Order: sequence, then structure tokens, then C-alpha cells
Amino acid sequence: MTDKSPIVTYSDVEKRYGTDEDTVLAVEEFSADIEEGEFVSIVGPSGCGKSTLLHLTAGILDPTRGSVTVNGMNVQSSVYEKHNVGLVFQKPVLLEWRTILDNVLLPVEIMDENGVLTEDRSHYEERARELLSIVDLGGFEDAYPRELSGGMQQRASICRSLVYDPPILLMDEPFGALDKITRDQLNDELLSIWAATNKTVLFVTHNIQEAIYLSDRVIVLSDRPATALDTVSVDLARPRNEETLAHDAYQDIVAQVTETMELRGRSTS
Ligand SMILES: Nc1ncnc2c1ncn2[C@@H]1O[C@H](COP(=O)(O)OP(=O)(O)OP(=O)(O)O)[C@@H](O)[C@H]1O
Repeated sequence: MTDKSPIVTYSDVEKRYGTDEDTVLAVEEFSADIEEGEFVSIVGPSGCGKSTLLHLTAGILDPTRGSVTVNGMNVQSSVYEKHNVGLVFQKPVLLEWRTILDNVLLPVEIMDENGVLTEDRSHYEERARELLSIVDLGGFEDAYPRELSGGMQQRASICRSLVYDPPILLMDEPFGALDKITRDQLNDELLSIWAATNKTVLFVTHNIQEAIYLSDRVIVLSDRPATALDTVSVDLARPRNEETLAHDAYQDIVAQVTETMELRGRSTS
């Protein structure tokens, strides 16, 4: 840990959906600090509240108690700049009538309309082309989403989340729908991008192996309502690769996180 202030702080966060008697408590008493430049995964059982936590971090949802701050500023504040974060969803959600380049540039257009662009458009177009080339989509700028495989579309959506250079990347099971080979490949590409850009990444998954392979720390959530059961440091050398998976230390951490999830998850029944 550094002596700098954390980039994201969750303080006793609660999120309850609904306002009448029929409410759902999704997150309860969640507190955590995320350091700048860290790669942190959030793992937990299906439906426990992982996406809710990311949406609270993005300022898309408001907590019913507690607070989420980014660089010390409450994300609910009217002056908080939501483009501090880039979001990657479970599905790529590309607009089928726009080319890949124009899909990647969509957030730039929206920011331009809102008057919050810091550079001129040509800067972002150059960046979009550079990002597409990094993820091996050079040459597909003028293609349409239907011409790309699922993995290629998800790569394009990662470029879209990075095009305006947000310091924080929020990723919600981004590779969950892909086959294992493509998923492993994209995990390695993501680690390369992370190493090259010094982003802070919050990565949601229910895949324990994936979380440990990627992360500096793994936050283990309980069954719904999500609260932090444990935070596990992953002190494995980088860059990570095939050899990482064969290490005893890797297997030990997998066993530790698996046990926490199995023994300490709370029952929702
Ligand atoms: N808009 C909403 N209104 C009411 N309940 C909701 C809403 N969004 C989510 N929930 C409920 O909150 C709980 C947590 O949902 P969330 O999507 O955050 O879980 P998750 O861990 O991301 O799930 P999964 O692993 O299936 O992606 C679930 O019970 C879900 O049904």
C-alpha cells in the first residue's frame, strides 16, 4: 500500500432497491479502499450485488446509506465528473448502424455535446485508432459490429471505455460470455493495457481463477446483501502468464478464496 489517498473509497455503503414494502437489499455495510493503479477484482455468488456495486461506483445509482467517493469527491455530488470512469458491460452493446470506429468514439460525441471535452476531436480519433490497433482490431475501423465475432466486439467495447482516458475502469464480467480460449487471451490483453496505462481497474467476476490471475487484490462478497467477507492480496509476480497458474502460491490463493465463498457466504433463503 502507498501513503497516498485511495482513489475510490466506499464507506458503509447500503443499496436498497424499491421504496415500498417490496424492497430488495442488494448491498449492506460495504466498506473498502481502492488505491490508484490497483487491479482489484470483486467476486461473489450470482445475484449477490456485484453489478450494483459497480453502478454505485459509476454514480449511475445512489446508495441508500453511506457514500462512494472518487478522489475524495462524493460521486453523488452535482459537480462530480462522471467521465472519471469507463464502464465495460457483460455484453458489448455496440450500435449496429455505426462503424467500429464510430462506436468507439460515441462517448467522445456525448462529452462534446455536454461541453466537457478536453482535447479536439482529432486527438480522440487518433487515440481510438491506436486502441483498436492495440487490441488487434486495426483494419476493422470501418467494419460494422455484425462483421465481428463476440470477442472482437468486446475488444471494441473496451476501446470505447478507454477512448476518453478515464483513470478508473469498471468492468462487469466483461468476458463471461466468451469461450475459454478467447477469454484467456483477452485477460492477457487487458493486463497489457493496464500495465501500459496505469489505470485503476475494478473487475467483477464470479470466476475465482480469473480474479486471482488478474488482480493485486480480490474482494470476496457474501451472498446478497453483498458485504465484504474478506480481502485477499495476490502477491504473485507480474507479468502473469501460464507459469503463474502452475505456482503453488496461485493454487493456495484459489483454495483460500473458494473456501471463504463456500463457508462464509450467507444464506438468502
Ligand atoms: N433495478 C432493480 N430493482 C430491483 N432489484 C434489483 C434491481 N437491480 C438489481 N436488483 C436485485 O439486486 C440484487 C443484486 O443484483 P446485481 O445485479 O447487483 O447482482 P450481481 O451479483 O451482479 O448478479 P449476477 O452475478 O447475476 O450478474 C439481485 O437480487 C437483483 O435482482
